[in-house]
Amino acid sequence: MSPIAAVLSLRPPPPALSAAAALRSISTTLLSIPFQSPFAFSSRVLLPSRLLSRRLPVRAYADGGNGAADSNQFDFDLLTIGAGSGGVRASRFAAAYGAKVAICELPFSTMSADNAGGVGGTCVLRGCIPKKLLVYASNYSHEFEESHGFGWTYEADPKHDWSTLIANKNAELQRLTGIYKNILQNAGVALIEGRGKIVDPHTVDVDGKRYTSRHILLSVGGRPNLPDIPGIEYVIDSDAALDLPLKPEKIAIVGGGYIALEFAGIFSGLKSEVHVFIRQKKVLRGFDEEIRDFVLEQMSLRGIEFHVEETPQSILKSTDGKLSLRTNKGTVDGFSHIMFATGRRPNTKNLGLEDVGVELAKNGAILVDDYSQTSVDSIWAVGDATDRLNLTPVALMEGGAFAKTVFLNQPTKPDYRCYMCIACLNGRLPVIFDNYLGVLSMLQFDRAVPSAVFCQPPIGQVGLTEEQAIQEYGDVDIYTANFRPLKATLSGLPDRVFMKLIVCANTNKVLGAHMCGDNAPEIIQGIGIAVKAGLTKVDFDFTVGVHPTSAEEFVTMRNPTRKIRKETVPAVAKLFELNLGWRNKILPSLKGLAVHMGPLLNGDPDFFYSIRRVEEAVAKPHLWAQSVPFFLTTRRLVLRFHGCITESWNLEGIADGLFLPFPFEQDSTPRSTSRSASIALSPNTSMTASTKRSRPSQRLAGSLEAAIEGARSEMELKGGVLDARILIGKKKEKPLCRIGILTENRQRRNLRWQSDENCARRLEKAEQRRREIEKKSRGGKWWNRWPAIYERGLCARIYFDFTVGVHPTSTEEFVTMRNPTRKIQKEIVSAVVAFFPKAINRYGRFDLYFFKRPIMFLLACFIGKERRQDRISRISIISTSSRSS
Ligand SMILES: NC(=O)C1=CN([C@@H]2O[C@H](COP(=O)(O)OP(=O)(O)OC[C@H]3O[C@@H](n4cnc5c(N)ncnc54)[C@H](OP(=O)(O)O)[C@@H]3O)[C@@H](O)[C@H]2O)C=CC1
Ligand SMILES: N[C@@H](CCC(=O)N[C@@H](CSSC[C@H](NC(=O)CC[C@H](N)C(=O)O)C(=O)NCC(=O)O)C(=O)NCC(=O)O)C(=O)O
Repeated sequence: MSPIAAVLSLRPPPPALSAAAALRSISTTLLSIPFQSPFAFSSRVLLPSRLLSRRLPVRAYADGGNGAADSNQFDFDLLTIGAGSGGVRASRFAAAYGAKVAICELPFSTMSADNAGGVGGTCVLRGCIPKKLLVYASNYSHEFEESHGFGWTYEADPKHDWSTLIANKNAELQRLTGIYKNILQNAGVALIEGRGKIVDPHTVDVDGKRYTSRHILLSVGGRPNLPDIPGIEYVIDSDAALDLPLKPEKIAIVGGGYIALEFAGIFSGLKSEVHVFIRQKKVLRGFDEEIRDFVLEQMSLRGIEFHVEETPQSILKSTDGKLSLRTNKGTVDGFSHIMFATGRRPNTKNLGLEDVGVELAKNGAILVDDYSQTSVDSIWAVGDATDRLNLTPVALMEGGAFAKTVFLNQPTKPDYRCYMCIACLNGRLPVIFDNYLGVLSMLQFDRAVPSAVFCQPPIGQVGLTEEQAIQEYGDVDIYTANFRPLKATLSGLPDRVFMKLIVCANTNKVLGAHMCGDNAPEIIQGIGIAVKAGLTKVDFDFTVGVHPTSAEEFVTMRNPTRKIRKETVPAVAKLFELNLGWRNKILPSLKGLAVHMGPLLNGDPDFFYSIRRVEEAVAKPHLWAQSVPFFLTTRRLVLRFHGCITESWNLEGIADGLFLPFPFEQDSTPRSTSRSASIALSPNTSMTASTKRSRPSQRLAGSLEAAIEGARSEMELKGGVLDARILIGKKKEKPLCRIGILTENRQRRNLRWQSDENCARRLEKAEQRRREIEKKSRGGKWWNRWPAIYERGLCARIYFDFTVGVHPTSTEEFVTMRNPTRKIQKEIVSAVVAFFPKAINRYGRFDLYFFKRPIMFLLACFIGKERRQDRISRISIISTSSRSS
């Protein structure tokens, strides 16, 4: 029995079965299904191709395949090299899961070197934390300026003492490294101080002493990467910039990325003269274009001079110690410091990796699979050393996922994406189960890792940029707000705030949110949860604003600044062009074809199905001659050639058990000698072509080709085709098959596979099931529209937990609170009891046990235990398919 069938067949036990036995049987059913987080998708669901590009194939992690041997033969179960964010997280979680763990780290120093590092790693000692402290320090100057408009005067200009700042910052780093040592100690992780080097797949040498371990984790981070140009020895990197003995008077910062802009803000705020040299026209490559323009303008207004399209060629030092930067456009003199923030590279040299066969990318990044395993089974890697998404919260996520995979026997992939839950569909669409015990499927969508740049003003972003959204979705609505914040009205400063929402025009889903302005990092964390959860613009609109804040703009952007549609037609046309050779052209391109369902109007969210087993069909192209995939629904169904070339739409398997097997499963022997094909591209246009006594594979393609060709001009003329209907079949004679992609309910009767009774029966059965499900989920009392309500209620916590933090912010705590401070059981019980009026009438009072397992966010077992008799009186399974929910 498939897991789905298992779920569907779970019913309250028949009366003959004792309650206890029933409970046992349920538990057995539940326990026999391996745990899988509802978010840990099967390996078929792909991570963004960018992230995957350098990865190794996914392997299985059954014990024994983990490079495991008998753990007693090793000193440790896990030896981690590098006590940064990812390493500490993985080690302490592994220890909490019962592993014997050691972590190896170099002695503390504010500057990293071959013989210096420190527990805490880049984030705590040379990155996020010291950087943010310096950002705080520098922000004051702007606030002093602002304060005049609010009535403040100062007898003398406030003075800043750099040495006090650096001394206090260093004291804090000492404190933090101490805290992290304690965290490790309290978790039972042994700290080995020294430089670790891998000797063999299970042995690490730390300064001459050898330790063996069942698993080795590399979390060695990254180092600043400087180009090899003359005079590079005179420049500083970000490590040094955080620990300068004197504040720079005039500094050149080379680079236009996160680090360059953050330090430009720091030094400018502290009143250094700052020049930023970028080799492009704009800063922050990869960010939303409008954000790139806006931040450049705002930072310029705060006194930073940008030198665009200037590539550094050499650095010269004069006799008075001053530095000059020579670029392709000329030379700028008189710098006290020149800082290069030109990226970071994985810190993987001299670790013995090549000798034991750990595969590395060209830039030295450790190649890992989706579970962070390297090419050597017992060696794993997380964090910047793998060069996936180089952010602290991502390293934490990867470290946590690694520990679960290896030491909790729960294969877990770090999860970089957002979800769109089918259950969010206003309770009116059929239920889709995934492979795991009835948990509603969550379709994984695009990137949803929020992040921030702590420049001044700061940036917060999550999801897609406008450019990416257009590329992936074609039709998008762009909402923007560019306003003068309330504070600037009295301060008189030219500060502005820019905010932007990118919305999929078809699904109404918010694909991306971007902000540049005060508090953007703190604000974007909350928006990140919404994007992760796949919320729609309607959800944003229905959220009440917090007034007066900048953040409220995210929920009050009513009219799109622009609607981008033009990409749709070429995208569809492109597919039809591909169509001209069904077998050779369309089949490969169908890999990513998606069908878009649901009304487009009135803000209803809708969703996408993939064409199931497309790959199977591609492997057997002859079946395709007469097989166009179809989807059945009572609802308007719109075939949409969305992102047909992107693999992100490959959601194979999602529709398991609900929709019919697709026609290509059928026998393809031609039994009929004539075919007709018609294609309708709008309600009024339908083109038909027929062929007689022909081999279907070629002729049908020819017919369609003609039909499509004729209809395409119409489609293009319409300038934004939404629907495409395809009917292939024979009209008068008994058709071999009639396959439809339908747009109207009333046409459903056409959808029959008349030559195959089996298929018709299955069709009927599925229809029936679908009708039942729909009946349940429609109308009636509001709680019978379970999906929306259930989903939003119960899954909300999951969305919080699975949203990546924006680090370091205060609001990241909202998504990293793991254990409840207190649980108020009474209230839960009374809320749940409300669902059991019959039990209350009958027993008066009863105890209620609520089993809520991670595997069953939506499947809970309630047991009413009659108090007096101590007898279990009712077992209810509250599942997504049950009305009693
Ligand atoms: N707030 C946060 O979350 C922070 C995150 N980080 C992480 O650390 C990583 C490293 O940051 P960063 O060092 O800023 O790297 P980035 O990759 O973000 O930026 C590097 C910049 O240097 C430029 N550059 C690269 N090589 C040269 C060269 N030879 N000459 C001139 N310019 C050059 C790049 O230009 P071009 O665009 O033309 O390639 C780019 O503007 C980031 O990717 C980020 O993941 C770092 C700091 C803060
Ligand atoms: N809270 C989040 C983030 C914590 C985090 O990112 N920690 C980083 C370093 S943050 S650096 C040190 C960290 N500070 C913070 O977490 C400060 C972030 C806060 N949200 C803010 O902005 O104020 C801290 O421990 N402060 C204690 C103190 O000050 O007493 C890390 O390396 N973690 C490894 C691990 O957790 O295993 C989480 O649990 O996921």
